[in-house]
Amino acid sequence: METGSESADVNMSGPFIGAIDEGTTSARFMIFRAGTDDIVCYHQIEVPSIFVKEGWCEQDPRVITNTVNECIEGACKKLVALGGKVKDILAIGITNQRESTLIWDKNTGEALANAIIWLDNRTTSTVEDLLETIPNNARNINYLRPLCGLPLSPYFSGVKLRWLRDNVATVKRAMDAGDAMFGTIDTWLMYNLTGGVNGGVHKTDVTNASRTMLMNIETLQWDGNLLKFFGLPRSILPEICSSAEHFGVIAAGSLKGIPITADLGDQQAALVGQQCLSKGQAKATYGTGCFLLYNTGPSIVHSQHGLLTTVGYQLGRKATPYYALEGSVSIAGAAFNWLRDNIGLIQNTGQIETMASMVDNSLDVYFVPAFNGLYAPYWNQDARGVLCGLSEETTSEHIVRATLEAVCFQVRDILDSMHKDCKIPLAKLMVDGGMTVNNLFLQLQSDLVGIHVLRAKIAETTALGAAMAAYKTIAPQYNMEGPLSKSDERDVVKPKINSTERNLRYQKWKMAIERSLNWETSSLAQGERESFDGV
Ligand SMILES: Nc1ncnc2c1ncn2[C@@H]1O[C@H](COP(=O)(O)OP(=O)(O)O)[C@@H](O)[C@H]1O
Ligand SMILES: O=P(O)(O)OC[C@H](O)CO
Repeated sequence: METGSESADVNMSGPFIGAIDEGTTSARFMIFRAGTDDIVCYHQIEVPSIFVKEGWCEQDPRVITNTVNECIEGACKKLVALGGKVKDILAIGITNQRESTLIWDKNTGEALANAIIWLDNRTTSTVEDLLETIPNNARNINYLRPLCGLPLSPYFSGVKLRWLRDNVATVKRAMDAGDAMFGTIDTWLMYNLTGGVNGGVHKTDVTNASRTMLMNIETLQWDGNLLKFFGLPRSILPEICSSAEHFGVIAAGSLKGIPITADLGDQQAALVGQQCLSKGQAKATYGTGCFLLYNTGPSIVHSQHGLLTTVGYQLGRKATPYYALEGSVSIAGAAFNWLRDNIGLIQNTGQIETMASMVDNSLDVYFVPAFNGLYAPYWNQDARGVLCGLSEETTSEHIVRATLEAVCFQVRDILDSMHKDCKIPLAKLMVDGGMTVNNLFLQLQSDLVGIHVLRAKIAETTALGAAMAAYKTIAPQYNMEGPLSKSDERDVVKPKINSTERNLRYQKWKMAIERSLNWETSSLAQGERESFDGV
């Protein structure tokens, strides 16, 4: 599927900044008027995921690069058709789905396996094995947190890389021979865009590196102790750069000669695009998953309540790095893809709001879409989805509404943790991402958390953040906190229910969570299952 729209603006003179946004479900190339949130044109194409087995999720590395190239060419063509000039694109930024892991051969430039996508759960047993190696039989998922800010989980790249080394013979051979190159999606794209095997750069930025479990969160360098823990060689790793600097020059196609001057993980890019550039500001992006980032300024806050410590951005080699506390939810909008593709309860996402609005409430139905375990704040890889509170009166509409509420409750879980870690309750939450076109959803989010919800002016804050950082590199005088458009007005949604009702609903949610946790391990043991079968 291809989509793209053009600005009706008649003034087509530059300068422009381009942004590649390679997300989990689609890639897009967007052209902005430099220093503003004005989208001149864009081209977007879906990227298929490959579900090899239960819990596995892969993407074809060549499909990713080809799709991004098609998006670039498509958007450039639209720019020219509108009367603009490609040479007026001064620079481009890259932003990407994070943690997804790629490994390729440096002699051929070809991938040695499909990309393992961030929500892939095949590495559950790798995590179990790694837990066994922790001294004193501690089996503590937080063992590495002081070094990298993250708990041991199938989510992160280091665990996926270890799985590739243990399970794919060509990967192990290439690693041992010093022929392997590792990268998250940004690194793979940058390598290919700057020439691949003919001189392509091997680089990443601090935000993407902070999701690997291999970077030290204080020094912002690869850490020998972490590499030793995961049994991975240093030779495979890209150079860690800041998020805004000169990374390389595009080698071919319409953008040939244009520099890449920014690289950020997509959630961090959205933090920048939402202008949450001061300590205490937070945003939530609702796409495939939902990711809430709270800017903690230059200080590292180690969460005591299940959040991640991550790099927010570092806008230049010499700039101070800003950190963030992150609450990650793996299944948000993806729950609707599941209702559509697996259950057939909806036919398209356009129906969600209509259906959920047909009922006044979810009739006590609670849905925990823990398809691949639960991320923050539970970090329970054995959790599985549960749908509870069903009765004879339950209809599809109640289930659709309960699915929207599930995302809202998960955000409440995270905000409660943030409140405990940072002590200051958030007064307002900036929101963006595919789900935020849904007005009822925003009302439910505001109701179920008891907070003002402010919708971003443009949905594409992720690409915007990458474009802003790319512009900052070439125009250091650019004030990233200044106005991005003529009017900065946002939609504000305020709570309509009282705290008693809110808290009662949340208690029920917690009961549903209890039923979901440890489902994998709490299922019948093999012996019990056999005797049950024999009854
Ligand atoms: N009206 C809607 N209501 C609820 N969810 C929606 C709606 N429209 C799209 N979505 C969900 O939003 C997600 C896509 O958002 P997007 O920000 O493009 O995702 P990503 O960046 O992860 O690729 C999909 O999972 C889809 O189910
Ligand atoms: O592609 P998105 O927008 O779902 O974002 C994915 C995240 O970066 C995963 O950590």
